[in-house]
Amino acid sequence: MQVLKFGGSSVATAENMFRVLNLAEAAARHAPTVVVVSALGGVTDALIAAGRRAAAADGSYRDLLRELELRHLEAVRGLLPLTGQSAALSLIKTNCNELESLCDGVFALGELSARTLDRLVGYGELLSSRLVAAGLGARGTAHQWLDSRQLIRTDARYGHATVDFAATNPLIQAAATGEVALYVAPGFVAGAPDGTTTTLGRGGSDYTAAIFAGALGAEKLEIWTDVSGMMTADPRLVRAARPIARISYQEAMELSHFGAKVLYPPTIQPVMKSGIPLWIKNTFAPEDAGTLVEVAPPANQAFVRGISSIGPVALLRLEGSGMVGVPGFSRRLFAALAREQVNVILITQSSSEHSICVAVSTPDADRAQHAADQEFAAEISSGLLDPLDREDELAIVALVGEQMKNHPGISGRMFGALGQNGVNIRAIAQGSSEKNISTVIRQQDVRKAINVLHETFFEATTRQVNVVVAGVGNVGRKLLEQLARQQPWLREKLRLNLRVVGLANSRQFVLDENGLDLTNWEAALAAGPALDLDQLTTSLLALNLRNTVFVDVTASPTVAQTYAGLLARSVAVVACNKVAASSEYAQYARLKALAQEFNTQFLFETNVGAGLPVIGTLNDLLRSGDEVQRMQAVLSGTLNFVFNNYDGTRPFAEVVRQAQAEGYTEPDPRLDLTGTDVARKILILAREAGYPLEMPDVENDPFLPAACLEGDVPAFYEQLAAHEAHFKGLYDAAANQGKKLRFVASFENGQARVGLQSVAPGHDLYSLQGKDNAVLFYTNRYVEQPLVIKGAGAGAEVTASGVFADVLRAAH
Ligand SMILES: NC(=O)C1=CN([C@@H]2O[C@H](COP(=O)(O)OP(=O)(O)OC[C@H]3O[C@@H](n4cnc5c(N)ncnc54)[C@H](O)[C@@H]3O)[C@@H](O)[C@H]2O)C=CC1
Ligand SMILES: N[C@@H](CC=O)C(=O)O
Repeated sequence: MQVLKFGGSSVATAENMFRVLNLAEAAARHAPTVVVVSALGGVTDALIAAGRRAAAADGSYRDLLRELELRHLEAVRGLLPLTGQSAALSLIKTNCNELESLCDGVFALGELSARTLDRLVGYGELLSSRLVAAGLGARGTAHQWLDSRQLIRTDARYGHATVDFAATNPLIQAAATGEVALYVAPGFVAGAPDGTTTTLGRGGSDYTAAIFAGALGAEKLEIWTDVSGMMTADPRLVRAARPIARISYQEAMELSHFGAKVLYPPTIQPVMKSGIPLWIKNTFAPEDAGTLVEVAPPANQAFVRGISSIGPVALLRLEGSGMVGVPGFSRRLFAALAREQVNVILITQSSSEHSICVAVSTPDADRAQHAADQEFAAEISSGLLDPLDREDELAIVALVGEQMKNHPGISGRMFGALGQNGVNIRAIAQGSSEKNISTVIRQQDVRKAINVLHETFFEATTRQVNVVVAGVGNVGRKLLEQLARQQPWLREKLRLNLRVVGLANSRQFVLDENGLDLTNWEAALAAGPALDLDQLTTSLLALNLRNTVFVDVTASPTVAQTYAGLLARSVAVVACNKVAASSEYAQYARLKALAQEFNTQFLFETNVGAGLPVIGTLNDLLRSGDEVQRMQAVLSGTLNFVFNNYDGTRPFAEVVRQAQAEGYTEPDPRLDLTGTDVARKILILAREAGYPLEMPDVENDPFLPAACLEGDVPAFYEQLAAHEAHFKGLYDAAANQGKKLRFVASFENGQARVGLQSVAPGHDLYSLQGKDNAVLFYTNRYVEQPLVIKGAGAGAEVTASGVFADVLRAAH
């Protein structure tokens, strides 16, 4: 004997019902089979609505009933040949007339009792099972319709009746003897001792099937639905969710209790008792393997079998010094909640016994709060307890797996993954059976949390990183090129699915949570709305994507102002823009502190030396206990290029223009030529070395005539040309001594300086080529010979690669 149950979607239309008939007949060829059916998809809700409308004196219940009748009549016409329709059509008519009389009575009384509601909703399964039976009859398949109301005996708790197995099992055994190969029975409905219809709770058709399977000692129970098994996570939230091949009864029960709607939780009990294998199969893809629920499934490497979520829930906290060491508080709390029929989903109590926290589903929260406040009114008014604290819009996300038991580190990985993504955990519960680790988090974080956990436990293969790039000029454009080129390699070698989900320039922005096509980003950006940084960051945060990195490749102070808000939501910030790290010390320190507080990263390696590993090296020295005594550096690619290429044969202004054209200067080249950019860099290095300097503390000895700084950039170039003799003079003075001009930054004894120097051959800074930078670190360990970092210190390609490296650091 075997039992197959078909859900509402499987019998929703005549076309679907043909599949059910085929599957049922195929099963019956193998062994005698009981087929249990749900109501046609949506019918139970419509019946409840009709009853409620009637009770509320709303005559539109008749429209609903008419629609239901039409739907069933249509199913008959689709399912049965013309000649065989009349009996089924009149059966539907009769049932629908009964339904109408029932609702008319409710309308007249203005009252819908639980008992009447059960009778009303039971028609859904009665009709659908009659339809399936008629379909089998029309195909000449021998079968027998069983009335579950006569076989499943329950108490009179209408709406959620309790089964009397001692009475039920013999009745089922006597009815389904195996004399015919196929039995059809309505799910959900049962009978009270007085013969009235009861129901087994929403989703109760699964339970009906399990009751049949248990009573008959079936070789298997198959639950046929519209998904290919129990999934590792809710597929509506996690694209990478996949069916679980095999799972234990306990795990399936945990998962279905916590939101995996594919199985009604009580279903498992009757089959678990006798170890009957339970299959979850897809009516629309019967060839898919589905999920086998069994006693001892094989171990899996992740230790976690699935991730579930339920929400919205509310968290209620009872707290106060009066609770400590006083027995009976929890008993009173739970008794009060039970009196109000509030189902407690999760409980935590700190070992200090100072507070008890319970999660209840949001629709129960008002009753729960009221019940607890009343129960403890005296203690609250005398100050022994605080008034009950309530938090709404929360959800529970849980890891489920029997193998988690005795495997250390799983909760650590869970909390770490959530923390890194700014998901705050409001409460935690883990039973000592270690089958379930539950966290209470904000409802709005659920999608992100489940995806992060799914990646952590089921997709060891790939980690998704979501990047937004603000600034697509010189460096930003190169960065996008490099990202596009490297995406396949990152996926293959580092298991990183690095997607650009947003772009902005000074005019427009675009955000696409599915990731932008990097071969066509210009068109996407051009089609985006006008730039509104607030809207960009608000929309980005609203998307609440996991592992998000915001990359600033502008030179804009306004963009730099967005960092704090992003970091505070655990979005990593990679800044090529030097504005933030060289702003007031308090702001620089605040951003670093925010990154630490919210478990994310604020990285700005390219602020000094472009793609050279200057800040990273300095930090490595400091972390390993070294101390910086002195720094000496050439930190401007532009100025080094200019002084390496200027010898008076071409005008100074022309060489500066060339540096700008080659992408070495700041968007405003005056920042380079005034030494401001170098001052920013030595300031950042000093701060990283532990000195809280401000910009005015950096001594800047400018070499530009003051007139060059009056007016805009074109005027600046004109003034450079006008002061050609000044620049030639500087060059000649150095060259006549066999020296080279270098714009040098230094830091010693807490003092930072920048200025033009003539450097003699043999000096570490003499032989720098082109746009090179060099940084010399003199430390406790590098005393005589400095640690030297040298190489191209400007240019889009190298800078973009430095930004890229920061993005990868942030991603990890
Ligand atoms: N060029 C180089 O060698 C290096 C540059 N950097 C830094 O890289 C940054 C960018 O430099 P480039 O690419 O050369 O500049 P760029 O002028 O070529 O590009 C700047 C980009 O930022 C965009 N932008 C400006 N204001 C914006 C705003 N409010 N919102 C969104 N986008 C905005 C512009 O539309 C443009 O796409 C600068 O902060 C610079 O200091 C750092 C190290 C080396
Ligand atoms: N304009 C800068 C670019 C790197 O920071 C420079 O010339 O060094």
